[in-house]
Amino acid sequence: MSSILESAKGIIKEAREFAYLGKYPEAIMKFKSQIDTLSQQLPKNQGDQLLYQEWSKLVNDLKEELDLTQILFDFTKGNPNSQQQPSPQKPKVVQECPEFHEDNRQPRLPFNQIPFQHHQRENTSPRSKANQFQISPPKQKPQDPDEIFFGGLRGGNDGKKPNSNNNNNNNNNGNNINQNSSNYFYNNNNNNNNNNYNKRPTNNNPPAKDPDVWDPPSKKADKPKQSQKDQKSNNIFKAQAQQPQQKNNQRREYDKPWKNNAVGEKKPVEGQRKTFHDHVYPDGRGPDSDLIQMIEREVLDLTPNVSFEQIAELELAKDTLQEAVLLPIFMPQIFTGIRRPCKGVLLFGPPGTGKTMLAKAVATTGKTTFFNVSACTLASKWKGESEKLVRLLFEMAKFYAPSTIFFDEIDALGSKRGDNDGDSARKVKTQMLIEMDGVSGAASSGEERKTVMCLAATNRPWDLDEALIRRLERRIYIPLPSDTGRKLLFEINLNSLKLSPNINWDQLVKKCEGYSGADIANVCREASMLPMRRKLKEEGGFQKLQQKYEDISNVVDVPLEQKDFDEALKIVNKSVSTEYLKEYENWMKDFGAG
Ligand SMILES: Nc1ncnc2c1ncn2[C@@H]1O[C@H](COP(=O)(O)OP(=O)(O)OP(=O)(O)O)[C@@H](O)[C@H]1O
Repeated sequence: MSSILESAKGIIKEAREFAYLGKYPEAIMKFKSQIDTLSQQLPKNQGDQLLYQEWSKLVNDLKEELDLTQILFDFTKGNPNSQQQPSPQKPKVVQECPEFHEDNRQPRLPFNQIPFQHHQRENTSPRSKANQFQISPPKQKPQDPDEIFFGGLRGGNDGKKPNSNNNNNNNNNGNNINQNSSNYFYNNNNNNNNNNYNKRPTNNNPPAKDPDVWDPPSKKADKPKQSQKDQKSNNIFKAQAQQPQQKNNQRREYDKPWKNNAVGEKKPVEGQRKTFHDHVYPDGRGPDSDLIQMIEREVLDLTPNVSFEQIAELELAKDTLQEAVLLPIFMPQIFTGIRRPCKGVLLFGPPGTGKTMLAKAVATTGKTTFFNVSACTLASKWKGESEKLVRLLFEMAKFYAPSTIFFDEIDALGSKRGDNDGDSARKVKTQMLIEMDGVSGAASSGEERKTVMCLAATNRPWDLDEALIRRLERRIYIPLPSDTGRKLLFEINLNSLKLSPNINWDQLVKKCEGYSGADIANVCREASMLPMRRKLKEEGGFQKLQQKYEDISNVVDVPLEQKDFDEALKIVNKSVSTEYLKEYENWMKDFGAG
């Protein structure tokens, strides 16, 4: 039976070739004869299920193809009234006879009838694949290059892009029945949902245009297409050409208050002292502007506001500082020659004993400009520029003289020089030594006096470089407070608080032995909070107290009692280790110069 099927397929192929060549009557005849032959054979072969199915499918397909061929035949005869519609079902022509696709068919049409087809091939470039996942924003109509393209070149379809159906079908030209009837057989990938089957051309209506078949290029399209970028730049040039001097003529002149603080625009206010930056860079900007501004911002302390009275005890240190620092500032004419002021003063001792306070008190009393330099700031923040920073610092101090430069924790900057020192650290130390010599040199020469006093503080004097120690000519030990000093510290710290008369101060001072000034300040701070906390607890919390009293500040401001200090002493311990105290005393014996 399969041989019958094979010979049938051969005849069907011939029928299809006739149809393809437009010989519809021959094709119809062949189709009909094969349908008859196969239909007669069909009932005898029901035993073989597979063969039967293939057989009956072929018969059905042939009937469909016969119908379609009949329609085309009617159509070419000019019989538009034929009621028979082509089945939207996909013809099996190409699937079963792929050789029909081999494109040796085109020359069989007259050349001027060959449609110029825009075959949009699947773009397999990586870029286009990536673009598939991008959602592009809606484009404005005139800027859409595709629309220009379609509108200019395609002519048909009103310059619009083909509808989405066509796009989905990969712009396959087979969606429409073309006037060239044989093209019907090109519709091998035809979509089942294609409505264009209904748009068969009639004598009255113009034939429907295939959006994928281009019309001949219009004149507009002949022009070389200008890219959007070129258009844009052309517009800019045009605009500039039309208004050549507008920008220069219409310089916007108005107040720019936000620029007042900016470097380069700052104008010195009348009566106000010129800054160092303005002095060195009158034009507003220079190579070291950033460093100078950093010093002005972070190092320059214009309001130290500490008086010697606020500092408990330390009378020896106060006297030394007054003599070594303040007197030369107030009476510079006397301190010349052998009486020249010292190059610098070192304050050393345990932490929290008032060294910084002393330096600030000197600056406040002497009305000098105070530079509070943290060695760490110099060493770490401006890596590679530290030595320049040191130079600028001293230049600034001279400019603002009389000045006090206070180097806190100087051991971090001026430790003993050794083989392990980095290049930068060595340069900084050297620069410091040079500058310290420079300030005292200025004072001893006949030129205009620029009193710049260097004060330094450290908890580890034994780590300091000897050359630096030599330049810090006065070295003052700032010890832990004595009994008297601790009592004074309590008085200074508590002078604004209400105190119970029952406090045993002597006992308290004894209990605080070994405490530094900073530790005692902490004890007082803690003790001052305890009666307030107690009161708030008694009254049931802050909110209840607020509801009960109009002004609660008087209610919670309860006098401090002995038990508050006892409690505070349990919380705050001393911060200075006694083992170091001996070392300070030893170093004082060896290097002290108070
Ligand atoms: N002699 C003092 N008189 C008054 N207050 C003091 C005294 N000593 C320390 N204090 C208190 O301790 C705090 C810290 O003092 P200061 O910063 O001067 O100590 P320091 O010796 O410089 O400490 P460090 O060595 O850690 O820098 C001060 O704010 C002050 O409350």
